[in-house]
Amino acid sequence: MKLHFTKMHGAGNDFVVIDATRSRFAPTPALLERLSDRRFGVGCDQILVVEAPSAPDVDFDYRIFNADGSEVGQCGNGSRALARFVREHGLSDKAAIRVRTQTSVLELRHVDGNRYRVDMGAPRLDPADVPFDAAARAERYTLTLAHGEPLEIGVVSMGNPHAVIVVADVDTAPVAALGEAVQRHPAFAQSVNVGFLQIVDRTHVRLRVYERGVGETLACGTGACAAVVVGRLWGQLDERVDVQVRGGELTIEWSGEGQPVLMTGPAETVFEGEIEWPK
Ligand SMILES: N[C@H](CCC[C@H](N)C(=O)O)C(=O)O
Repeated sequence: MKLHFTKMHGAGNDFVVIDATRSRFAPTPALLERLSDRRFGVGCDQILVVEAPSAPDVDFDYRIFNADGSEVGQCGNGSRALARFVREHGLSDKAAIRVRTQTSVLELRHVDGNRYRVDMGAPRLDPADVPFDAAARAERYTLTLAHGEPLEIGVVSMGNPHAVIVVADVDTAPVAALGEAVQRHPAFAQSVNVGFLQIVDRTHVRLRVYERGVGETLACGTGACAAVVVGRLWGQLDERVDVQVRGGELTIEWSGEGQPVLMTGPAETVFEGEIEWPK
């Protein structure tokens, strides 16, 4: 059987997108591996599966699988790619579409050119919602790593778990080593995406993210949202922040607790393709 897919990216965070709006698509672990593997398959950070809505309050459902095959509840850059995919494939002519993931309902809209805006919903700050093992909610937590060294972090859920570490310079931050150490910490029962945030000034930051289920990506949309939320909770950022990531730039707006986080950024289609499956 030939499986058709669309290769896309949002600021370098790349995706294989499958249109399952007309027929059910339940990928096996072997197929997810073939789609994500950059040498033996197509290659991507996440696989996005677009489905017909399961309830009338949204236009589409959408499933998200990390490169390691784990299914997750949120993907910021993927949501922008989904908005572009729906437009380009004539699946909706609405100016704004609503989509449901495992954990969230989002509103996506085209801004101009290749830019799309997503209402990511309000951040979830209660540790139990992340999940993160903490006695009580705090703006700052101190994590004790394997060799006893303390690490100050912010913890936020955007519908997926994020730990944010403020660093002096993202270029020299130990992203892989520290990212893996935090992901392995028992306080994060479902692991975590680990953001390394460099605050340039109150409206500009630089960010690198070591993603759960992938490793470091060139951009992480929910990571950018989580980083700005933490930066604002720590009193160091204004309501609208430009976030420079390795693959481009995202703009994040958050007016404060209980309010939605708005993310604006690029989405690109790279090519259409198909693979034989089962091989
Ligand atoms: N790795 C994430 C999912 C993808 C998030 C990222 N690609 C984004 O743009 O938000 C997780 O396991 O929660």
